[in-house]
Amino acid sequence: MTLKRNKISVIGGGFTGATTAFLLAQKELGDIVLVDIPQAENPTKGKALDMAEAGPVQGFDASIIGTSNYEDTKDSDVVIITAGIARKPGMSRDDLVQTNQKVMKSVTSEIVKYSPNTIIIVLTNPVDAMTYTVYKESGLPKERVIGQSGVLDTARFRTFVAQELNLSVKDVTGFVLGGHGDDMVPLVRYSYAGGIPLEKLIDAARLEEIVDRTRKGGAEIVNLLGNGSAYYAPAAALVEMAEAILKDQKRVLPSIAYLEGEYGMDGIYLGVPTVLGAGGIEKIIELDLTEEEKELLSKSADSVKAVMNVLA
Ligand SMILES: NC(=O)C1=CN([C@@H]2O[C@H](COP(=O)(O)OP(=O)(O)OC[C@H]3O[C@@H](n4cnc5c(N)ncnc54)[C@H](O)[C@@H]3O)[C@@H](O)[C@H]2O)C=CC1
Ligand SMILES: O=C([O-])CC(=O)C(=O)O
Repeated sequence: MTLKRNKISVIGGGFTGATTAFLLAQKELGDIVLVDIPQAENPTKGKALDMAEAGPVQGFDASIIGTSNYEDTKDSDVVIITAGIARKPGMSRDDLVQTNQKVMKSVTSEIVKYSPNTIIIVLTNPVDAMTYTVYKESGLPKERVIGQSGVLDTARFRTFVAQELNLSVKDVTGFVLGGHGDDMVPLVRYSYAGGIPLEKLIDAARLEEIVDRTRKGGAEIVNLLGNGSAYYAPAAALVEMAEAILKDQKRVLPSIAYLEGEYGMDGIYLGVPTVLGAGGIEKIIELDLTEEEKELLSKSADSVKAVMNVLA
């Protein structure tokens, strides 16, 4: 019997792309192809070689190559898109839309040319609209084009709650719905520490402050870094999603999914709870929301639609 190794391509070899490639290799999730534009080919090859040379020390077996040639991505099981520009202090994610839409179109046609059966995970911002662009451009079924926001936003919420209560992050679970913007909807009602509802452990006013910090979590890092945006936690989020798919884990994770009637929305990519497995998004989990939560979700969806309206 021949064992087939997974092949994962990461498009964009910048901060998030390179960090993702390294985490994928450390977890031995497959062989990795890191792709960037021709001008960046040597640095991309250099990063890939440098990562491969960490293998003997860290004890992982993974081939990692850097390239600008999409032929090298042929037959990828999963493709992760991080290509494009990132925001700087003073910018919103939506300011990236025009440039990054062009990048999405060009990379997607190359991806599907060589891997027509792949599953694509999109990170590039503004991520809800960019996932929609990749879906349209790829012609892939909706369950095979997925965006990343909720795992990261929830991870931020969990970090802040664990710090507040001086508890292990492992015991804190969270739940964030909606678009990846300042009006995302962290659902405190569905968030726990060791199975205990957070509302029993933290007073309402403090919880609201934590929710607000979560909503602005991306900007907090942008302002601290000064010249780019977060990459360690975003890469970790991508790897958790890719692992769920590659190992058919049936994880319940928030994903940016194409909605056709779910949550009363139609024709829009938005963050919702999903089951991730070998088929990509195998299920969208629908929950009863309170009137207030519905209103917040609808406001968040309106912000995503406003960005979709400027798509060319
Ligand atoms: N959805 C989310 O939660 C998050 C989204 N992001 C987004 O991810 C994107 C990447 O961020 P970083 O890696 O920090 O940026 P970066 O600037 O470090 O890397 C981007 C890379 O993309 C490459 N690139 C540009 N056009 C390309 C093309 N046509 N083909 C292949 N490669 C191309 C660039 O040469 C660069 O190496 C940004 O749009 C950022 O806003 C970042 C963090 C979280
Ligand atoms: O804030 C940004 O521009 C990058 C991002 O999406 C995040 O870190 O949540």
